[in-house]
This record gives sequence, C-alpha cells and structure tokens, in this order.
Amino acid sequence: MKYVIGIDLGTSAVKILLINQNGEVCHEVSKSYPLIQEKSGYSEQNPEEWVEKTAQGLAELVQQFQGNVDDIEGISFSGQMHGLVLLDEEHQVLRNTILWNDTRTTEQCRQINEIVGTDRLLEITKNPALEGFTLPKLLWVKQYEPEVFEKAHVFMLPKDYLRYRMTGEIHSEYSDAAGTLLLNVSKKTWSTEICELVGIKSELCPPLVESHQLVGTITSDFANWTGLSESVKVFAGGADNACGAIGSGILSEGRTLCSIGTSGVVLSYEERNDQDFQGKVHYFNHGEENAFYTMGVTLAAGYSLSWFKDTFAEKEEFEQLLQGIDQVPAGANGLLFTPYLVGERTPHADSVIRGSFIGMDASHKRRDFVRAVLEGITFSLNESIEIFRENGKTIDTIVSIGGGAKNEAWLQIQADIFNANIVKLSSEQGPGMGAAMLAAFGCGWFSSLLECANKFIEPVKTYQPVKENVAQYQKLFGIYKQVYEQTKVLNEQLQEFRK
Ligand SMILES: Nc1ncnc2c1ncn2[C@@H]1O[C@H](COP(=O)(O)OP(=O)(O)O)[C@@H](O)[C@H]1O
Ligand SMILES: O=C(CO)[C@@H](O)[C@H](O)COP(=O)(O)O
Repeated sequence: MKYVIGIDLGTSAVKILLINQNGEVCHEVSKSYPLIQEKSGYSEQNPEEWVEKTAQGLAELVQQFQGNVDDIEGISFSGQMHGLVLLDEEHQVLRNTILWNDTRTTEQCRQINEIVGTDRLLEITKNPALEGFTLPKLLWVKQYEPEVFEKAHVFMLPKDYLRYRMTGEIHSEYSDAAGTLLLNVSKKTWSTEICELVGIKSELCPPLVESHQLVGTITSDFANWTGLSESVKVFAGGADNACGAIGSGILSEGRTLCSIGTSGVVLSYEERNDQDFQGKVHYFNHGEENAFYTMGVTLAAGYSLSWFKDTFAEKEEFEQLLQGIDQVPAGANGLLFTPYLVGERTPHADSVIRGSFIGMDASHKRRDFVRAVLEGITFSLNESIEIFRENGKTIDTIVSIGGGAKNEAWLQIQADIFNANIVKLSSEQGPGMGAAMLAAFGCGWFSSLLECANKFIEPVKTYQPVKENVAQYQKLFGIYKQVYEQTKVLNEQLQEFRK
C-alpha cells in the first residue's frame, strides 16, 4: 500500500493527514501555534513556528506509522491565504508574517484604488482591494518599514514558505497567487502592470506553477529531522479554500462549500473566468487546473467561538462549552451576536466595525450566549449565500467542513439558517484532504482530481432544514442584517479607545 501526506497550514494549527490509496485517513496529527496581536487590527505569526510545528508533527506521524516509510510517496500542502512572508537575498525571513485577518492596511487599499483604479483592478485581478490581501501588506511594509522593504528579495505565501523550507525550492501556485491582488487571474501571470503602477519590483514575485505540479523532493536535513524518506515527492499544493473545495468534491458547477475554520467561507465552483459579481465576492483560481471559484468570507467565524471560549471558558474543551446548545431554541431566546471581532469582509468590507451582543436579558444563561455566537457566525455566512442566490445560483445542498463541522447541533443550525441540506463528510479536514488529493493526483494514482474525489470522499450524514426553524431564522436574519448599519457609527466613535 502506498500513502500520501496532506499538510494543512491553518491559522490556529497545522493539521497533517496520512492517507492511503483507498482514501482512508491512517494517521492525523495537529500542532497549534498562537496569533501575535500587538494592536487592535494587527495579526501576525512567526513563520519559524510553522516550520517547527510541521516538522514535529511529521516526526510524530512517521513514528506512529507501522508501515515502510518509503511507501509514503508524495506530500502536498494547503495553506491559510494572503499572509505576507518576506525574504532577503539569503532567503532569511525579514519580519513576522502579516496574516489574512490583519486589517491595518485600509490606507494602502485606498492608494491601490487611486493608483490602479477600481475598474482596472477588478478587470485584472477579479477582486477589489481588501485589507486582508497581500499587496496592501507589501505596500504597508514599504511605507512604514522602508529599511525592511529595501532588503526584500522575494515574497512568499505561508504554505509556499513552508514548502521552501522542506525542499529548498521557491515557487508560488495560482490558487494562492490569486489572493495577492498581483495576479492576472484569467491569464495566470503576475501583473507587471500593477507591479509597475504601485512601485513593486516584479522580481519580488516567485515563479508560478500548477497546484499538482511536482516541485522537488525534501532536503536531507528535513528528512533527518522528520524521519521521512528523501525521495518523497513534493507537490505545490493550494490555498486552503481551494484545497477545502478539492477535499469536499467541489469540482463541478453548482457545488457549494461552507468551511468554518478560524475564518468562515462559502464557496462556489466556477468553470468560467468571466462571471461578474462586481467584486461582491472573491473570485480566485481553483487548485484544479483552469477552474475557478467564487467565495464570501467571514473574518472571525471559528475565531469568534474560540475567542468566546478563551475569554469565558478557558479551561473547557469545545465539546463541553457547546453542551446543551441544542436545547436552546432557535434565536437564543432573543440574543443576537455579530461576529465582527476583527472587522469584516463579506458583505461589509469594513476594518473598523466590531462585534456586538444585542438583546441581553437577565434570564440569559451562558448557553444562550454560546448559541447566539454560533447563530451569529452562521447568519454572517448566510449573507454570502444571499449574494450567490441573488446572482442566480441555486444553493440547495452545501458540504460543510472545518473545525465548525465537528458539532452536530451547529450543522443543524447551518441547515436551518441556510435553508439547505448540509452534508457532513467522514473527515471534516477538507483542506488537508484536498492537499493529499493533489499529491495522489500528482503521483499519478488517478487521471483526474474528480476521479480521486470519487474514491476518497465519503459523505456520512445529511442535515435537513426544519421548517419551523427556517421560518424563525428568516425573521431573525432580517434583524441581524440591521445590526451592521445600526452599530457602524458607534464603532467609528469607539475606534480611538481601542488598544
Ligand atoms: N468540537 C468543536 N465544535 C465546534 N467547533 C469547533 C470544535 N473544535 C474546533 N472548533 C472550531 O474550529 C475552529 C478551528 O478550525 P480549523 O478548521 O482547524 O481552523 P484553521 O484551519 O483556521 O486552523 C476553532 O476556531 C473553533 O471555533
Ligand atoms: O482569508 C481567507 C480567505 O480569503 C481565509 O479563509 C484564510 O485563507 C484563512 O483560512 P482558515 O485558517 O480560517 O482556514
């Protein structure tokens, strides 16, 4: 039996899956790392931490593995998107990575809009300038840390840096490059036009490859560190949402995904590169060659729940915190939560807005708050679904993955709020599975990703919407949507008091 490894470099943790040729998860390791949040709106990580935790995880996985290590044939990656890793000429990291959920770059987004023009930007990159994307981060470093920027030789995305440390080879691939705001998404080339306009040397952009492309083998140092064989083939991999889509079988038109990790996304497969959502949702290259996807993003989805847990129930596990929420009625007894803890992306691209609990009552218990948090996150994702539906998409079935798909009551809440069937898969680790599938396809085990999906992906349960809950949530969603407008000015006034 042969095996592949899928490494998902998430925001909360690196998750590593060992998968056999039947698509069975044989071993699973997860190693977490913290966010560095020096100020309100800032979010960074130390790339060295990703490398160390991945190496530790792989070493643990190899130790647990009973078979012959030479039978592990391929490795590929899925990674949190947009994060800026800057390397100098010696390929040393110049500063901490500025992450996708860091919103310090509103000023740089305005500059990009002024210099490139919003229409031209949309034409080339298919996306508007948003704080989370990589180009505004590059411009922020150029403006505020010129001594760092001067030394920059190449920029990389998180999983591309990890792969570089494992192989010594520097590459980017289209699905992650699409989230930089520097890629011409239809032509699949770095945009020299944008680089020139904003004053970024195009040599900073790494060479581009396809997600399933073989980029090398692991270095002898990394092999010694982990126990892996030096001959294991390394494939480029993809953005976590592209990989989540592959790992959930979102490989044809009409298929929709909901992924609740640190962020939350609703994603839809696109065959074509010329749909027009006027930048209301992200439009990126898929990890499948020449395919695309559109996506709405809630910045603090799982993060809202983990924030609540860390703040009010630090010592408890998620399972304990979520106990009993199925006994709280839909609507959490009149308590509403908006998950804008670090600002928002879809449908409100707003780095200043912050979250709220509306309707707190003396009768509310902790579990009402927990249910309200889950419902608020799900309402936020429903705003993305609403955009898709308003643009003519039929969304009646959604595959749900990510840490959020571990809880049955939350899956039912998703069915009721989205008014769609929710499909749970045998593994909620869609991005890691997608990465492993890219390795399996790259190794030649299958003639297409779709063929691999048919073998590897196993739906285990479907949650159907309950009519009474759907009606209740439709009323509540109308109220939820008003909270943004009603709290926007208040949050602008509060901004000067933030850390
Ligand atoms: N048992 C659970 N039930 C519900 N949600 C959970 C559970 N365990 C983790 N989560 C949620 O999943 C999130 C992490 O999901 P994950 O997909 O691993 O994220 P990432 O890829 O961003 O690291 C946490 O922030 C938490 O909100
Ligand atoms: O910014 C985005 C997508 O545009 C995020 O979805 C990141 O890709 C992080 O993903 P998770 O760590 O939440 O999976």
